[in-house]
Amino acid sequence: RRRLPPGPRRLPVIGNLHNIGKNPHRAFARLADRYGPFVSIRLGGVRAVVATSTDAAREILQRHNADIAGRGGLDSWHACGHHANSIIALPPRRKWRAMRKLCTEELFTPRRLGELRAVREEKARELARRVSDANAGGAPVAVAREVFAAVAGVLLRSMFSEDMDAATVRQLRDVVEEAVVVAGAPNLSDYFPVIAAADVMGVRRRMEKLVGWVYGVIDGQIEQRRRRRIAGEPRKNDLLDVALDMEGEVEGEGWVMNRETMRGMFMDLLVAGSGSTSSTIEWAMAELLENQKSMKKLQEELKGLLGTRTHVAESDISQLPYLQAVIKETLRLHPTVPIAFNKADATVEIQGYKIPQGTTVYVNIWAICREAKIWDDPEKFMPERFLDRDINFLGTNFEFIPFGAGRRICLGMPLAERMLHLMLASLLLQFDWTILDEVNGDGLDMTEKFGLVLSMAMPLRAVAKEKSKLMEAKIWDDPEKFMLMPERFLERDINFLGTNFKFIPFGIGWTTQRPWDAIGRKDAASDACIAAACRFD
Ligand code: HEM
Repeated sequence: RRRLPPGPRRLPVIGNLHNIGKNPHRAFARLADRYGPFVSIRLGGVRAVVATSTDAAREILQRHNADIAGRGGLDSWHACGHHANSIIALPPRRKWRAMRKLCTEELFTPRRLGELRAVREEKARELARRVSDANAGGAPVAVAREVFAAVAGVLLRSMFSEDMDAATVRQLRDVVEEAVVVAGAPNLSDYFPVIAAADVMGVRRRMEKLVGWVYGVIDGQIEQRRRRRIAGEPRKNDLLDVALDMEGEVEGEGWVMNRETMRGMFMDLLVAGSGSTSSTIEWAMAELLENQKSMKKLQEELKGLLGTRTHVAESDISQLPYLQAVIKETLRLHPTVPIAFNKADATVEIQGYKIPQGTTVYVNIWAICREAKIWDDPEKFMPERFLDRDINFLGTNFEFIPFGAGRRICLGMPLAERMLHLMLASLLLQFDWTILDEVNGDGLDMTEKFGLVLSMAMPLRAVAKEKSKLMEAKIWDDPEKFMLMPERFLERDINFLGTNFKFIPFGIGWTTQRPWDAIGRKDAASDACIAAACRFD
C-alpha cells in the first residue's frame, strides 16, 4: 500500500522542470499549497520529493535523518574535483565526519570561539570605519559589500591567522558572489546526469575558473606557512597548522589529508560562511529601513545599553533582546539558504508514503518559515513575535530552521550567530541610515536573486550618517582626519574624563582607569596620540 507522495503531471523528458522557474523555493511552496507537505516531482531524469511543513521537516531531518543525509550533489560542485573534498558535498561517511569534527574543534567550540572573540570585535570596528569612509560626501554605501569584507576578514584570520590585502578580499567577494549564483542556477547536467560530462550549459567550465582562483589563494597560504615552519617561526595553532600536522596521514576509509583536502575544506568554509552571513545582514538592514519603527526601537535599545560607547562588544549581545529578535525575524523571512537538499540513501516510509532510495529530498526552509498555520501574518517583518516566544534556530524547533537541522545542520552556525549580532549592532550604533529616494523610488526593491544563497537582486545601497559627536564638524577641524592630527590635542586643554561633552569616548562618569595607567606611560605626546585614536575609534 505504500505509494509515492502526490505531485503535478509530468511532461515527457523534462518531467516537472517547467514547474520550478527562476525561484524554486516559491514554486515549491505553490506545489505544496496544492498537493500537501510531501510532493513528488521529476526534474528531467532525477526523482525528487519536496517537504514543506514543520512535521515534514521533522520527519526528514530528525526521525529518518540517518537514511536521508546523503547529498545528491550539484554538477557545478565537481569543478576542479571539488566535490571529493567538500564538506557540503561529501556523503555522510567517515571523511565528512572527520572534516566536520576538525573544523568544529579548531573553529567553532565555545573555547575556540572565545579565543577568537577579539578578532571578530576588531573586524566589526573596521566595518564601521569602512562604512564611514565609503560614505564620505554622503555617497550611498553598498551594505553587503562592506559587510562581506568584515566577515571574510573574520574567516581568514580564524583559519589562517592572516589578514589579506584589500584587493584580494574584493576579488574574493566578486568570486563568491558569482559562484553562488552560477552553482545554484538550474543546470541541465543536474537533471540529466547521463549528459553531465558534456557540460552543455558551460556551468562547470565557469565554476572551474572561480574555484581555481579560490584554490590559488588557499595554496598561497599553505605555501607561506610551510616556508615559515621551515624557517622555525612559532606555530599559530590555527586550523591551517592542525591540517598541516595531519598531512600525509592516511585516515579511516583510506582518505588522506593533503593539499586537495585542505583546498576543499577551506574553500567550503570561505564560500559557505561569507556569502550567507553578509546577505543576512543586508536583508536585516533592508527590512529595518522599510520598517522604521523597528529601526528606532533597535537603536534605542543599543543606546540604552551602550550609552555613549562607540563600539559593541560580544558580551553586550545577551543584553540586547530586540537585536536578537531582529536577527531571528530576518532569518525567518529571508533564510539565505532557502532549500536544503539531501538524498535518500535507503528507501524510507514517511506518513504512509514511500521515498525510494536515491530520491533527492528537498526541504523548503523558506516556505516552512512562512507557514501560515504557525506564524501570524507570516509575510510581515515583526521582530516582536520572537520576544515572547521561546524559539531558537538550533535545529530543534522545526518551524524555524534557517540553519537546517539534523546531521547536516550548518557547521558554522555558532560563528554565524556571533557575527550577525555583532556586525548589525555595529552598523546601527554609529550611524543613522536612510535610502536615497532617487535611487529607490517608492521603496526598496526587495526582489530575491536565487542561488546557493538567496540574496537581494538589487544590492542595498543606503546613506549612513555618522551619529557620533566625536565627529562633529562644528567642534573639530577636519573631523574625518584620523591620527594624522593628534596635534589638535596638543594645544587644546581637553580630556576624555567625562567633563568635556564634545569628547566623551568613554562616556560620562568614567574614572576607574586611564589609558596611560594601562600603557605605563604619561607624557603630553602619548596622551595626544591616545586621545586622537579614542576620538576616531
Ligand atoms: C547567516 C549565515 C548562515 C546561514 C543562514 C547558513 C545556513 C546553512 C544551511 C541551511 C545549511 C544546510 C543544512 C542542510 O543541508 O541541511 C548550511 C550548511 C553549511 N554551512 Fe552554513 N549558514 C550560515 C553561515 C555559515 C558559516 C559562517 C559557515 C562557516 C564558516 C557555514 C558553513 C556551512 C557548511 C560547511 C555547511 C555544510 C554542512 C554539511 O553539509 O555537513 N555556514 N548552512
